[in-house]
Amino acid sequence: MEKTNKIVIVGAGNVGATTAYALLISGIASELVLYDINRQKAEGEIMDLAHGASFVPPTRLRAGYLADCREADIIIFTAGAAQQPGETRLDLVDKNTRIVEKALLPILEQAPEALVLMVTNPVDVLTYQAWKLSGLSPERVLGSGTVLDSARFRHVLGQHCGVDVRNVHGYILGEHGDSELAAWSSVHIGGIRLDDYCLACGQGCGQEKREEMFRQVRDAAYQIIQAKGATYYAVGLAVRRICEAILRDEHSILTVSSLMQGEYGLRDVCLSVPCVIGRQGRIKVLELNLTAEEKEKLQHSAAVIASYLPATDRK
Ligand SMILES: NC(=O)C1=CN([C@@H]2O[C@H](COP(=O)(O)OP(=O)(O)OC[C@H]3O[C@@H](n4cnc5c(N)ncnc54)[C@H](O)[C@@H]3O)[C@@H](O)[C@H]2O)C=CC1
Ligand SMILES: CC(=O)C(=O)O
Repeated sequence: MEKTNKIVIVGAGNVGATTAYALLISGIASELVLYDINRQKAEGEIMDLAHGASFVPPTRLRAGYLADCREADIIIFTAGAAQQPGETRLDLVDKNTRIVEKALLPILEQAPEALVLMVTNPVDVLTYQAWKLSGLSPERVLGSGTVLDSARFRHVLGQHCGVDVRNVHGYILGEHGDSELAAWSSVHIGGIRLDDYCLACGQGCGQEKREEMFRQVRDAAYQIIQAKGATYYAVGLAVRRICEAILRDEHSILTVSSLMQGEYGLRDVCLSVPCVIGRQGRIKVLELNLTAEEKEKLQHSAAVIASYLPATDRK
């Protein structure tokens, strides 16, 4: 039988619908199911998407009941409350934990072979909860993590340096949230280490400029939510990128959130570090050669996330 690429998106809100749109344009999915407790919303989104069918590669689209999630390859979880202006992602933990507890297992029962990709915030805490609840191996439960933040970082650096974002390589690590950190020591532009690139460039930007750019990245969601109520385009593209890496077995390096099992000296917490991603999910965790200060910040970020896990799970 021909291999299908079936994706179920749980939650047809801003993020779920935009992710569906990005996936539809990419043509990576042979079947796309939108599942939402607000069935009318899911049906409306599917109708709207389906009317674009003549402009994109063929994808079977449907607003799903539970049974329609059967044999999904990827379950993307976007259901839940979003931040209001002034709220942090971690402020959503109680509400969204309850939604994950209620909604994830019935869908997984329909698709026990699926990979789970969490997007709902706080994404690192909920990736951990999803892993615990599901009983799946850690390789198969991922969070979108700092794939979005790393993209924002590359954008900000590319703009500042006047270089195509695709030639800027750098990672945001740790929490997808306020305690995240920039791995400045591993940033490269066109294969040149950032410190060497700066010496040759001669703009003379110091530490202060770097801190300003990092704040821009870390606080981007607050700024967008203040301006237009929610973020969804870039995250939709980030999720599409992760799905492509999985379904095409690309072995791409992406800063997804996943369970640490001793890497970077961390255990029993989900957070983002560069991982090799392919059809089986997380294939490998890469250990960057971080500076002492970066290591300390990563430890701090892990401690912040761990403090939001249920007490029985804390080490
Ligand atoms: N990880 C990331 O990079 C990002 C994460 N987010 C997060 O994604 C989540 C969703 O955000 P939006 O789409 O803007 O919110 P939204 O309010 O537009 O949509 C949420 C949807 O979830 C549905 N829902 C609620 N409970 C459900 C259940 N039990 N089963 C199925 N559907 C259910 C609602 O009916 C609604 O349609 C939020 O937690 C937000 O913080 C948003 C942007 C980026
Ligand atoms: C809302 C959110 O998590 C983001 O845009 O980064």
